[in-house]
Amino acid sequence: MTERQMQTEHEVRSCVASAHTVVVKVGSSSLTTPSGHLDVDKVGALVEVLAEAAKRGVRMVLVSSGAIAAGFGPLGFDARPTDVSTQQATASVGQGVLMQHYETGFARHGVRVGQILLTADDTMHASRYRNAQRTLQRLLDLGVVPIVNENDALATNEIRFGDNDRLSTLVANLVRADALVLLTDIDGLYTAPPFKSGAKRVGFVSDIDWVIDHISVGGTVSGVGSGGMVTKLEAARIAVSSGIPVVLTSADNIAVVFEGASTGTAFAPAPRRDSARRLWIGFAAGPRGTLIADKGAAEAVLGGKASLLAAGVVEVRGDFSAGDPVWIDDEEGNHIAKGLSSFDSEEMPNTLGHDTTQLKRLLGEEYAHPLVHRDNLVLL
Ligand SMILES: Nc1ncnc2c1ncn2[C@@H]1O[C@H](COP(=O)(O)OP(=O)(O)O)[C@@H](O)[C@H]1O
Ligand SMILES: N[C@@H](CCC(=O)OP(=O)(O)O)C(=O)O
Repeated sequence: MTERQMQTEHEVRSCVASAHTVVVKVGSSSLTTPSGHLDVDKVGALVEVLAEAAKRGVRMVLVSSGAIAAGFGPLGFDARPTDVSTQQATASVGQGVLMQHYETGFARHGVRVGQILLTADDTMHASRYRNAQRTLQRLLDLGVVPIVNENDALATNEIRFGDNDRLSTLVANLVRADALVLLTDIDGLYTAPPFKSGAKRVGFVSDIDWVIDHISVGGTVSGVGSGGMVTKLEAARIAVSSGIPVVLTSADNIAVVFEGASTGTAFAPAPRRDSARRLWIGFAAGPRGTLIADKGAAEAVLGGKASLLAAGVVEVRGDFSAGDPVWIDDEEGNHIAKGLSSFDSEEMPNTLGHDTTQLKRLLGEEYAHPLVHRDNLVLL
């Protein structure tokens, strides 16, 4: 199914329903009461469906928000805190409360859960990414349902994802999921923010870029969610570009998603899934520097088949080592690609502007290689 474009909505929905490995993301707005506190009945209802699927043998990862919602009541606050250190402390208390509900709920069905708290850094550095990947895979092999959240107790505004939508899509790549299900407080993507009159639910998206360009989406209105539909579409874009089908719907509909019913919005995946390394470069890696390509090199890179050669690079910015991710920018300052550098930044200036023959003569055989090889390069 992933080797060709999944044309029909039916095919996409069946693929999600029969997924062997699935990531389910549930937002704060689906786990809370109108006053923003954790709603244990909603947690319980979700667990019932997920535990049944896990017992049927589905390898399931749950990305759950709700730590702050679960923490501010026990700490005696009237509302969600807004300053960073109180949010961190609240999440630290609430994450334990949240996990306690999941632990007891899943245990009723004989299903074990494990907690994984990730920071953005864990997805940006190759070694930490592989480490998270190993742990998640092992948990799944052991039949455990990993429950993932951002490590809010330590995340600051500068480094946090904030919403869990993009985190869930990175987790879907980490575990090579067959499907991503985004659960929220609305039953799908609408043609406009749903409070606008005439907004209609979109049942199927075959071309997400068209949707991003033509459909008006807004932020959260619940006061408990973080990214609204903007980050959900961004998450869906990354997932489908990685070959992973997505269903976006309300948490109440989770059971019928697993039956392949036509609920919410289904997003068709791109025809071919890239290698794990290229997906990481494209969507997770945090660049440490920038190589500025001249017009010819930028065109060659954008053609999709060329490596970035020193002959076409006019400037190197930043301090990075061989193997680190870097931006490739054109001379107007636009990011055109991301890639893994073949050299340390300090080795590069002497190579710039020289072709392979000159590099061999001037610096030796070991410098006669592309600055970024096309296998390690992803267009944006
Ligand atoms: N075009 C749109 N279609 C659907 N929902 C939209 C759209 N634009 C904005 N939204 C808003 O996005 C909200 C869901 O995002 P959010 O509150 O962040 O949820 P979560 O906590 O599940 O991440 C919806 O309640 C809705 O008000
Ligand atoms: N990590 C935070 C959740 C952030 C958030 O609200 O995310 P989301 O509901 O997915 O938009 C928490 O657990 O409270």
